[in-house]
Amino acid sequence: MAPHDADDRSATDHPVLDPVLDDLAERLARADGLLFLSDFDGTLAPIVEDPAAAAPLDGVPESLRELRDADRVAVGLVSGRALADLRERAGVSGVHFAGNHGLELQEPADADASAASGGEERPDADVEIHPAAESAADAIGSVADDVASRLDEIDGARVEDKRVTATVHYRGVDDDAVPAVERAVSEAVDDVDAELRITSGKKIFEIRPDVDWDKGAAVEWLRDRLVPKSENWLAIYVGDDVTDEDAFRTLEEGRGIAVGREETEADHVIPDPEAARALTRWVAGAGRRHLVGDGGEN
Ligand SMILES: O=P(O)(O)OC[C@H]1O[C@H](O[C@H]2O[C@H](CO)[C@@H](O)[C@H](O)[C@H]2O)[C@H](O)[C@@H](O)[C@@H]1O
Repeated sequence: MAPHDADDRSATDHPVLDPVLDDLAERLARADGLLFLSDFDGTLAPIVEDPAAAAPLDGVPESLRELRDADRVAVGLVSGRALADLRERAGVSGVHFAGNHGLELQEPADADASAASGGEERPDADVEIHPAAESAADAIGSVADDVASRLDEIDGARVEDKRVTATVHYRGVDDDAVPAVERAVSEAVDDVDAELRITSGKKIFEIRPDVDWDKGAAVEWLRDRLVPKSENWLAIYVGDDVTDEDAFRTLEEGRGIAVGREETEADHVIPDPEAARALTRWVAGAGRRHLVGDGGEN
């Protein structure tokens, strides 16, 4: 018999996921708990032209809430977006958030604070900001303004100022103008007296403080806080972009699931955000019931 029964598959309606679900079911059956981590854009939310229009696919917030409310399950969202933006868009509160590639981190409020609010709304704790990122915020702001003015004449370019990082979008720019965008970013960074670095992603250049901190470090931070030391929890991380590779590399015994990536260090590749939604739905339902001692399958 397959490690999970036929009903599990009907929850996904995505045969391409079958080998992934078999693997996860087998590992969940050996785990004391589940740490479910996911990227946002390109994973839970399809890529769109206007970054301000990105939204999770229907059903995703519900699955994340189901996971959040389950025993021995912890949930974290890890994104390049500013934390406040991510939190607003995600459609779920009371989970851990890592924004700006982990330079901003936020734990959910503790159970007492949640109970004090009647359990309806879950207020969140203060945002922790990497000290080097805090120090670089003014420089990032000046570079973002400088790049925006340098790109004034380039149709379709946008600058997203995320305070401790900035993203320069060229999805709407003609191919032959992209080198000019890259040059503008590089010159603006060179002109400022601060240690910054330029990274890339899907049709974006990002300006970040030059610190050794990325989504991989954020995953370690989350694992340290969320996984009880004496227990064996399965960490699952789902992500679509080059920045998610840092997270895949830190997973050790966990499972990395890449969305639509050709070259990846993840353990599995699934085609698109619709498949990520189906996977999340399965994990929130039949999947987590494979956990040791859940009283479901074990
Ligand atoms: O780590 P993520 O959650 O994947 O965030 C990475 C960047 O996502 C956003 O940009 C991407 O999505 C946009 C909307 O679909 C798209 O237009 C853009 O081309 C993508 O790169 C976001 O705007 C950035 O701030 C994030 O760093």
